[in-house]
Amino acid sequence: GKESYRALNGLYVLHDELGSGGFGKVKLATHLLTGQYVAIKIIDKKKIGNDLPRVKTEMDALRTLSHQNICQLYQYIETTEKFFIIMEYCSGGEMFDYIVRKERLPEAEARHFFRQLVQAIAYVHSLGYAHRDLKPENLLLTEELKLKLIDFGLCARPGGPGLVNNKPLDTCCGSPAYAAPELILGQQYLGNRADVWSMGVLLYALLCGALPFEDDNMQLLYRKISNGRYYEPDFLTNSSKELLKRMLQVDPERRITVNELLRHPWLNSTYQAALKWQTIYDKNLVDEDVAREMAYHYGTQLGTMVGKIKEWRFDYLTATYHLLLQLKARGEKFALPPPRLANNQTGSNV
Ligand SMILES: Cn1cc(Br)cc1C(=O)Nc1[nH]nc2c1CN(C(=O)N[C@H](CN1CCCC1)c1ccccc1)C21CC1
Repeated sequence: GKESYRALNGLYVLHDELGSGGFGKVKLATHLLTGQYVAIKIIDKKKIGNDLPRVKTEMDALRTLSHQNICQLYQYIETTEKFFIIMEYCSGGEMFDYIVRKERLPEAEARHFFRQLVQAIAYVHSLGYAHRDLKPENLLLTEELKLKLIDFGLCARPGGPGLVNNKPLDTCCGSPAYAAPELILGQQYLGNRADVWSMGVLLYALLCGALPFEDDNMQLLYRKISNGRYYEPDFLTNSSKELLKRMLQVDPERRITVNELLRHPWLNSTYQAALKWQTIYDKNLVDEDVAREMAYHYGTQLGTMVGKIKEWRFDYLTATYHLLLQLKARGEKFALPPPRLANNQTGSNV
């Protein structure tokens, strides 16, 4: 009910629902201080019950991960009944819907998106994480058709059990159609290599508009995945076929690694720039124009504001910083209202 959104009062105004998943919903909202759209994931604690660790897993990952191809966490509010996870709004919707609408993508367009996915995953793996639930529904698009990775609820933490894991599929990982053979067989597996298999399934979906392994019967689906044989449509180029073959290798030892992917000719043909997989954001570097505008609004010294921003507390201040930075990156001017008058001063607008 509305009353339990009290935690957002004065900070955000909620609009329509963007999606609802197993344990929560996402609503479009406006960040009042900047007037910018955000997406708020609202999770009801009662409804998720013993899935609570997944929320914590996602929050730990999102606090650490900051990358141009990962949907940015802005703020995190926990109340007795709910979690409010305030994140970057991607107005291009899900990659899943984009592929369905276009049926399948020409090789050049598939490459445009796949490069960004490889950049995101190379960055995630470089920090010791594995996503483990890669599928088109977890890839969002921005207005400018940039790709943003979401849903780290199943990711494996650095050094945690997740990196080498032998929990059977249903308990730990998402959609079977994208799951690597070693994962569905409940064998020991490396999260990184399982992610590469899922990316292969995704690349096939981008290029062919269908799934390489599909069956309504779960047992038959598992058999198809562990056999690793799939149909190669004629319209696939030889280089696409070769790359898919390297990614959809049943034996994880023979499967291409992310580092080899970064250098693979299919990804680099027709592009001058090599893949920039490192993050463009530096947590120790605060944008001075943004910090100055915030210092003005909050009535603090610039240095004090820079220090506050660097705490990265994922509070309203962190959200304001990211949203102003986004406005600046889009070349739009940004200004915050002047400081609020202290209540002992008179003024026309109080
Ligand atoms: C669908 N859509 C259409 C337009 Br236009 C924008 C969107 C949209 O969802 N944009 C968007 N921006 N930022 C986000 C979203 C969706 N979104 C999401 O986190 N969406 C996921 C979608 N998952 C894919 C598989 C299961 C659920 C979600 C997770 C839990 C509950 C509901 C939705 C975030 C917050 C990160």
